[in-house]
Amino acid sequence: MWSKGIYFVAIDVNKPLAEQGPFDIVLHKLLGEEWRDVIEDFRQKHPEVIVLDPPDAIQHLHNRQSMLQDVVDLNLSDCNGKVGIPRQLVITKDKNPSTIPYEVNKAGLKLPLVAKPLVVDGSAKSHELFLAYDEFSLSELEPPLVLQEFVNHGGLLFKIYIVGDSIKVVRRFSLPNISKRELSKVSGVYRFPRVSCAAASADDADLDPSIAEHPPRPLLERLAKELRHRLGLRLFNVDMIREYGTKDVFYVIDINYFPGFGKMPDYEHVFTDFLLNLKQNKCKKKLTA
Ligand SMILES: O=P(O)(O)O[C@@H]1[C@@H](O)[C@H](OP(=O)(O)O)[C@@H](OP(=O)(O)O)[C@@H](O)[C@H]1OP(=O)(O)O
Ligand SMILES: Nc1ncnc2c1ncn2[C@@H]1O[C@H](COP(=O)(O)OP(=O)(O)O)[C@@H](O)[C@H]1O
Ligand SMILES: [Mg+2]
Ligand SMILES: [Mg+2]
Repeated sequence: MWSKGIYFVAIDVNKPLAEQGPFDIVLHKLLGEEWRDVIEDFRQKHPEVIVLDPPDAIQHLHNRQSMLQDVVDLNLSDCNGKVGIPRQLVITKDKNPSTIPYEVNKAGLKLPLVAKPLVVDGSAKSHELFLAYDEFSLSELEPPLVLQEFVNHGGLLFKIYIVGDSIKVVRRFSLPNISKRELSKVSGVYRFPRVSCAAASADDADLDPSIAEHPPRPLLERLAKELRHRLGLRLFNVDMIREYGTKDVFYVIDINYFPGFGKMPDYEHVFTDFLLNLKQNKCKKKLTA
């Protein structure tokens, strides 16, 4: 990066940000109110510095309900496919877990369900997910939760990495389909591991094309453009699944802020170009101002 004139300087969070630098860009992935105040105060005093990304926009992805809200309102029907989110129900912290079966029935959610912690804060706990085969055993879980209908997707997931205008798609192994027969024979809730982490790459696997074919490029372009705008973010990835048996019905199930881009193909060039473009666009704006 330095050969392109890009120098990374580690921020000392124990020192005032204004006494460090000067910076063209502040790139961060720290959480919490205190850090948020530091960054917001810095942005007010240094509007010339690009903050990647604004803390309020990042905060939006730290709740599994608000995270997907912007996808619900998307209308991509003229882009070679359909993108939605699975039907889901939020169980707030104040809810008594014994009421969950009633709430699930009232909402008409179809089993099996994926139970996810509502809050995503980078902790291992926020990645503790459960598969529920019957609603009664859901009362064993601890709110706040989001309960999402499990969508069969052939055991394959698409991770769509967004870095500014760049879009890179990788395939990851995921949870296998759950048949009606299995659903009728199994009951209970089962915690499952991080099945689609980096180690679960399926890019070189020999898979049924109807499952493994990448989503259409026009759909990805439009989805990325809409989400960049609605989320107000430039660095994120989207976990998307194709409904098993369909060609172009997709569901977004997770959006992650600034994930480990090291697992993204060609990330060095993508990231370098992204940072250089940011700087160049800033200079252009200054010239035309
Ligand atoms: O939530 P996922 O889909 O497993 O993606 C993770 C996630 O973004 C994770 O961030 P956090 O939720 O722990 O804050 C990333 O961890 P790092 O930022 O420490 O790398 C993982 O990299 C993401 O996995 P992936 O890059 O495969 O999407
Ligand atoms: N609604 C769903 N239908 C089918 N599989 C799902 C669903 N939600 C999650 N999964 C599976 O669980 C994995 C983790 O869920 P995700 O929402 O991405 O949580 P995390 O933030 O921990 O990655 C997904 O990568 C996918 O394999
Ligand atoms: Mg995920
Ligand atoms: Mg996630």
